[in-house]
Amino acid sequence: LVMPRQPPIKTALRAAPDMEDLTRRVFCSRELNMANIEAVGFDMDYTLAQYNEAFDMLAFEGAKDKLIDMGYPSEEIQKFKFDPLQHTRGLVIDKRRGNILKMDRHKYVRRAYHGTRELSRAERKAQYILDAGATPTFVGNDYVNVDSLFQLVDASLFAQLVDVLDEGGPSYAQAFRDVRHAVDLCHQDGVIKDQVAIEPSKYIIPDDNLVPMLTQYRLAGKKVFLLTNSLFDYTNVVMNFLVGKDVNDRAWVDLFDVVVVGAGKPAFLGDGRRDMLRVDAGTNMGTLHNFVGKPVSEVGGPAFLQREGKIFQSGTWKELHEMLEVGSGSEVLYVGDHMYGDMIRSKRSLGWRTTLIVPELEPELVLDAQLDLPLRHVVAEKEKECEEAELAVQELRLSLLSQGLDFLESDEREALEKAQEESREALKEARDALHRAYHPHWGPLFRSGNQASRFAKQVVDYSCIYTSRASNLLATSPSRTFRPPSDFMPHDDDERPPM
Ligand SMILES: Nc1nc2c(ncn2[C@@H]2O[C@H](COP(=O)(O)O)[C@@H](O)[C@H]2O)c(=O)[nH]1
Ligand SMILES: [Mg+2]
Repeated sequence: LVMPRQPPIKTALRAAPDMEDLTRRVFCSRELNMANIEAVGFDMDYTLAQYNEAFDMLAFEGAKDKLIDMGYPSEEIQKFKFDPLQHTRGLVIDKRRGNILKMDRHKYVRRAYHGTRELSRAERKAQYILDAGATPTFVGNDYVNVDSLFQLVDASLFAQLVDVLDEGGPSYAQAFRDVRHAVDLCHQDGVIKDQVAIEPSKYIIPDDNLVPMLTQYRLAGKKVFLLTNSLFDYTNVVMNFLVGKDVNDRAWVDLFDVVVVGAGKPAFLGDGRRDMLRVDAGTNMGTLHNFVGKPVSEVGGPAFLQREGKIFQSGTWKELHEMLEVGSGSEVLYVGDHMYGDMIRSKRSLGWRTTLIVPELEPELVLDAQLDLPLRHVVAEKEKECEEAELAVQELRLSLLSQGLDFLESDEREALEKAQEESREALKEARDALHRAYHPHWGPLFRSGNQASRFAKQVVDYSCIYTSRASNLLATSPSRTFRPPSDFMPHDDDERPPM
């Protein structure tokens, strides 16, 4: 058996074109009857629009310049490199300690890095097992969840900056604030968006199935809306590129019944007062017209849209529900990528049905399939050997007990315990090899050892269905019922037929 030294993540898909059917599947974690859905909404960035590494580099390099302007040492910062494989979604940044963590679904820290150095098991335990043996809750100001692919840039800059600050400088928490500020500015001052506007094809991955996918919902009688935090000018650039039209065309607007740009999620999904503005798309920049004082309900949903146009900025879900004429959140299906801003808030506050877009699923599913035979079977074999070694020790203990003899005095004990220790070590090595085959630092996105990862738990808890690309929905009927596999308990028998 040859253990892969480098994870085949990037090449996995190219090497396995026959896996396309597998990687484009839509998975269900909560039953969803599409017949009950009146309106289907889409987030734009990292949902309809997938970006490549060149896009991340705009934010990364732009933020490096800003950190140098803030006074961080130029010589060190210039050396920072962006490696898209260095971090993954679902990790948690511990700002105070300068660490990045991967947890299982019980919030037990399974892997941790201080900056770019992996912490040993002992270091991890010293920092993340409290005196009474409990684990911290990981809520509060010290922690940041990597909930979107945009944040991989923050994680990478922070990790490399922590290495520099270990030699002295401001606190890790201050460094995180500065990284956040630098990246935040890049999203606002044109460092990223001006470049995308000049040459969208350099940064956005085209997808021919998007337009038919959006159209099928309209044809099935559902309202379709776009709800994005991007402002109109940038939305216009990205959407025109995705529908294959010139930037002045705006044919993309016809794909939607309502468009909300600059939505300001998650606040849009809350109950605070936020005025909604109508956007006049007559200009590329989208001139804003205030329609405060003219509630949609008073002027009559769809009639209002016809008369006033259908592109809006800001506001809240209340105006959106009225324009879409939906009676309850359960009639809305929202497709997004941000774990908190798109999934958790919309489900918790409004009861929206949700679809999470997880591009990372594609390489992960290929690896699941490719690694199925060799590495996973080695792990299963080592688990069995470990169990047998433990059983042998226990049998000796019970046998001596029944004879009234002392286990600790027994000659056989040492040999059996040595075998037990060796089998545990072999199992650990096999599990580590499987882990590294998925990702050199963090292992599989959806698993942490034998447990579901914290990310996997969030996927199951907050997304009704999930898939690698929004356009995969084209292959599913707009009236189908998605049904999850049956839940099982550890005591359920694998062989038992479903009830
Ligand atoms: N001001 C900031 N904007 C950010 C940051 N990270 C991402 N973004 C922008 O948000 C929208 C995402 O839109 P959506 O379609 O996913 O709702 C996009 O315009 C990003 O540029 C940030 O750190 N600061
Ligand atoms: Mg998004």
